[in-house]
Amino acid sequence: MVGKWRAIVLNKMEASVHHARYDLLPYGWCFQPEDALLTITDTMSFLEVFLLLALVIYLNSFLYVSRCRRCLNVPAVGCEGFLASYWSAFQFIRKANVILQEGYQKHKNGVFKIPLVDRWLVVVTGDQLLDNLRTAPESVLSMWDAMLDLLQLDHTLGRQFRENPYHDSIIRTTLTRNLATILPNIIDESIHAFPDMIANGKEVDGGWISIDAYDEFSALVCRVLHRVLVGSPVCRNKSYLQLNIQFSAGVTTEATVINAFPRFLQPFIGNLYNKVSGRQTRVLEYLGPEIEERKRKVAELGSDYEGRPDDLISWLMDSAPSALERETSSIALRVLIVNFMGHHSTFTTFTHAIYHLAADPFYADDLREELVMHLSDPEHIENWTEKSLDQCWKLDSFLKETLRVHGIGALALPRKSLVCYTFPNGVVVPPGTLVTACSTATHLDEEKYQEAHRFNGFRFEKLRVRAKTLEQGSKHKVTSTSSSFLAFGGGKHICPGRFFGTLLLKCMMAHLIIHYDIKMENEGVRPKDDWFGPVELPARQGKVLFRKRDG
Ligand code: HEM
Repeated sequence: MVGKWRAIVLNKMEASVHHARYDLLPYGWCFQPEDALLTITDTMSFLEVFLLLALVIYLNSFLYVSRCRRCLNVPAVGCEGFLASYWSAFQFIRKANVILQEGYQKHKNGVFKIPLVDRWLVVVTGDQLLDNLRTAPESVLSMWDAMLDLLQLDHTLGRQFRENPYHDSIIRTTLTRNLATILPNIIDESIHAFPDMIANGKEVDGGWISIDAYDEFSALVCRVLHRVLVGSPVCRNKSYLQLNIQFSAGVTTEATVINAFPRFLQPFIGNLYNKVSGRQTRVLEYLGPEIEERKRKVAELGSDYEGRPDDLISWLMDSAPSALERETSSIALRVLIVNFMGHHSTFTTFTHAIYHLAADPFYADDLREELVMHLSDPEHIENWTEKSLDQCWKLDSFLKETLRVHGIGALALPRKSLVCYTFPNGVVVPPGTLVTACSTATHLDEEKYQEAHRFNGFRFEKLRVRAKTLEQGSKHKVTSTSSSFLAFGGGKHICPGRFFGTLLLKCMMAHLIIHYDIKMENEGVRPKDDWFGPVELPARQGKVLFRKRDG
């Protein structure tokens, strides 16, 4: 068994090390992988081979950072030295946000770089450079290539996802155009899901129920989201929801593991570690029968048979561009992928927003008043239309302020240069460089926002009221982006799900505000966010108390 593994490892290593040799050549190293491999195959155990691999990783990484340093004539934040840059890379894992804020302040309207384990991360700041990042064509600064590196797309989500991202246009067009049609489903699912979530809580004094916010909100948002993706009853199946929740976390973890290896080993580790087909099999257990049944009905009755659900499964079936994509397993995997794009960002935004609402109950009264005004009798869901929710400027502002202060991380607009790219300030990045903007530092820039570090839930509502025209005011809507608001990215790849995501968030928040009183277990205190490298998460230990309101 060990021998077989060793053979597999070494075979794959051989091909990869060939590439590495060319990386090493400029440094005058003479490295003959074939000879070395012949020797180690005969004498080493699997553990020893693994240790050797680890050594190769380190050697390669050192050389890589060193090589990149020579290429980039950009000021560094953190150490540039051969070994010290590793210390800075480690620091970036611990306090990325602080390092990025420092870089932003020092190099405003400019460019700086930060050492990562195996490369430099180039960060651009200022409106003009940001516009370049947003508008550069995919063939120059590529979002897909950046994601391919950062998320190891081919090994975590499957090649199909990257080669044919047709779900993007479904979200951008069909889903967004159908918001009015799917709104009743979102409301209906919220009505059922909230009491189920509260039932999982623990009763405390005065009729209050304590909820483990992070896990419960994750499941809640996943359920409401999947009502629109796959319909009910599947969206209420707890193990199906768990599979989707774990999928998002799994992809990120696996990408991190693969990225811990040097570039030349990643294809090999990725293949060894590939979990796409396992996931496809598991999601098929839940979605397979439903998709097959719909296929049967379409074949029998035509694609607009009565009662055909208006959800992602139907849209995927109608738009799948090839026989392979029309296969039941491909459609099921695609649902999992859209869940990956939509669930995490929507649920973390919801949790951040609820933590603010629960820590400062002053907001709930104002928001409730607004909801009552625009939804007339909010108890009647037929009053809830996209238009009436659109008139709730305070709610819209509350969500935008949540995304401004918290967002989904410190970085935005990750792109990889495919050619030698020159920014207008003369900075040149060689092909293969990872370039990004910093979203948190931009959002907390005092020159862009007054009292930028303070959460002011109605900040954007006030700006809208003060605007001279409705059109000018609409620039402050949560879905409007600019170089000062990067929560949804920008340019060609701007989040296509933002209209749907924010509608879903508004419905859930409105339902909660109308039907429940809410506070933090530790009254008046909003739990601190957790940071993992540049990723920002709402506190995972937060407990929120709910109490059903009368009437
Ligand atoms: C509050 C909720 C959400 C936030 C904060 C958010 C944020 C983002 C961000 C920052 C990007 C990257 C844009 C870029 O690089 O320029 C993105 C892309 C994307 N988002 Fe969202 N998103 C949210 C909800 C959703 C939902 C609900 C869906 C779908 C159901 C979705 C689907 C996508 C897709 C498919 C992309 C990739 C776009 C492309 O390939 O061009 N998002 N999102």
